[in-house]
Amino acid sequence: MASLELKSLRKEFDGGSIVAVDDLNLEIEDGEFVTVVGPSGCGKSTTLRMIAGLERPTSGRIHVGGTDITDVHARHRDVAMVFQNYALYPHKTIQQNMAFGLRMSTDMSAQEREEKVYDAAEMMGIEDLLDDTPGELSGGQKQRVALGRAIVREPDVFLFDEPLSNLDAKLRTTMRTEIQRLQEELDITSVYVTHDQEEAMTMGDRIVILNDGELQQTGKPTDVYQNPTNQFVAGFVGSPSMNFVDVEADPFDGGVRLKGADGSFSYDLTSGRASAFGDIAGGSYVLGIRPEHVAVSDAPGADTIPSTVDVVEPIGSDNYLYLDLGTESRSFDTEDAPDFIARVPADIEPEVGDVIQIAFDEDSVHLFDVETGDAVTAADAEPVTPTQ
Ligand SMILES: Nc1ncnc2c1ncn2[C@@H]1O[C@H](COP(=O)(O)OP(=O)(O)OP(=O)(O)O)[C@@H](O)[C@H]1O
Repeated sequence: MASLELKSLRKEFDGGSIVAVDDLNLEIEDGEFVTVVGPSGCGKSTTLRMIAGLERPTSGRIHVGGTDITDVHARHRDVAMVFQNYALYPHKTIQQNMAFGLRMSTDMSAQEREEKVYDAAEMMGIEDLLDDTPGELSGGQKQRVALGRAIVREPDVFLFDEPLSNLDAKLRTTMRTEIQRLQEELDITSVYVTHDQEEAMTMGDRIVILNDGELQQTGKPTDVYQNPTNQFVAGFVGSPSMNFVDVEADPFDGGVRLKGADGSFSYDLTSGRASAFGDIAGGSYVLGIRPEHVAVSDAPGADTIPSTVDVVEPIGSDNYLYLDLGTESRSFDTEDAPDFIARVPADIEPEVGDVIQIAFDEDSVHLFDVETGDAVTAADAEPVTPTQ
């Protein structure tokens, strides 16, 4: 077990024309389970491959347990990686596949190896499959073997590269729990890469969000969800996505008036985050509000927005209302009309075309800088910087 530290890690390809990872700084504590998430091409796999020693950083250093391992060959790193495609040897038995990671330990007797493999197989519930070959196994079983092989090595660090992507939804959920259980039991520092934000949010002690090779934010899943550092993170984390609306902000004593940039509404924010936004310069911003922080209100007022119902989508306990802010439905005659989604209790069932009043949970309203996308969080409107 050991901590893992990435110091100003950078990886260029094609002579510098592609910057896959850009000045990445990250400290992962001993025993911590960190999920790394971001859209395709954001540098997740390259980061993992550098930690494993499969890719050489262009610059920057990697420390495990305080020791600089940047120049250590992959074979000599105490790091075990689990891949999406299992990477098992098809002609070797499961026993041989799992023992493969131990081949470097020359001081281990054959019996010791066998015992270690059996223990790991038992932990993964695959002890009855040890004489089979990978071709005889299901996808889920193969991934268990891949996990077992990683465990056998007793590594300092576990690396997971989208290990569940090839499994069906039900099995994915089971395996998520399984991996979490394993990690808790073994207490091994783990970095888990996925493009699935839900997987990242549910599995990680901490989540790391990358975009274009750059760290956007890292923190506890709930903190990142509640306090996204910028519009990218706000939009990436959570499903359905946070609603974004272009507004003109006009601060007044005790609050801020937010007017739809298209003139469709005016909303006075006077509580909750209003105090944080009280001193912002008037002008253009992007308003952000999550679907579950929008409520349907009875009476029109300065703190409600008339909205036209386009679609009512039941999801069981709740309904999603797809709305156009303002009294006109624009979804059907304007190609780029943004969907605004409210998540409301199932007993709120307006008709399509109805004009309803909505209000915001004012503790959960976000404003973003239109130029930089940075969240406005403080009274002085200083953009926040990514947190460690
Ligand atoms: N060997 C390589 N040669 C050239 N470019 C590469 C190489 N490996 C990765 N890249 C590029 O580096 C960037 C980051 O790739 P990477 O595979 O790390 O992203 P990712 O976040 O893991 O994406 P995905 O989720 O699609 O796997 C991409 O633009 C990719 O095309």
